[in-house]
Amino acid sequence: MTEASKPTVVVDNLHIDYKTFASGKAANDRRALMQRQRGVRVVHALKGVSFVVHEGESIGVIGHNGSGKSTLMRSIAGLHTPARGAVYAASRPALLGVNAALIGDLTGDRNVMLGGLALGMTPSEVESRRDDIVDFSGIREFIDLPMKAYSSGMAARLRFSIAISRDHQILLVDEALAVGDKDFRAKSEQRIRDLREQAGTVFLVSHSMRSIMDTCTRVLWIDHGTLKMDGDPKEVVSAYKKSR
Ligand SMILES: Nc1ncnc2c1ncn2[C@@H]1O[C@H](COP(=O)(O)OP(=O)(O)OP(=O)(O)O)[C@@H](O)[C@H]1O
Repeated sequence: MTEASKPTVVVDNLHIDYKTFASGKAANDRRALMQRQRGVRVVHALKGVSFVVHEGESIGVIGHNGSGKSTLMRSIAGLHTPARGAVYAASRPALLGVNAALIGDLTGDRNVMLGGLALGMTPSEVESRRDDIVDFSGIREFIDLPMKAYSSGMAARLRFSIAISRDHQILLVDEALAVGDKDFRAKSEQRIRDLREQAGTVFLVSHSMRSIMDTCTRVLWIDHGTLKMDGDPKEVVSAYKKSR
């Protein structure tokens, strides 16, 4: 990254709360049962996270289960309203999560069209990229079957292939690589590096430290909703490993 590179995402003192209904039934001893609380419970998922990301950076996001990584990705994608603070993005970020909405009753092929349109491509753009998308996914022989007949790995490969078929200025990848096999992961990581070289910004949430080390130029460690460390992948990953 050079000093001249432009900021693409600014996260400023971001606080995200989830309000959820607790049944109070989780408590399993008598004392806890007496104290059980029904009603709305607020989960403070992010507590004042701040950082600036520039074009050409590839940001790994690591942290223990429930630390707030997916919440951070969804916030950058604009899917949460901050309780406090703000997120600024230079263009609309594209979020690629393992839950990206494709329709199980439709064939893989129809979902390529659906997913492409959802990413803002025109029907003719999707048509022209269809072959590349299907080739990248490596599931051509299953492409005319309904997606509900796919394994979770096959579905994830197709979702990833659709999402990366388009150049994004800001791409958020949430654990999508975890389900692919070794070859697919290598291919996907290469594609992420290519996107970054085209001055894009890529965020990669992963529990695989190898994927993070192979792909990222900088790593954010999220811990209990706060940014515990931000810096060089080697240093951050090594500090994170020591904490486990
Ligand atoms: N829809 C929701 N309603 C209530 N609480 C939520 C919701 N989604 C997440 N949380 C809570 O917010 C916190 C952060 O969750 P998040 O999914 O961002 O963590 P994560 O770091 O991505 O975890 P993982 O590595 O397990 O995917 C957790 O305490 C979680 O229980």
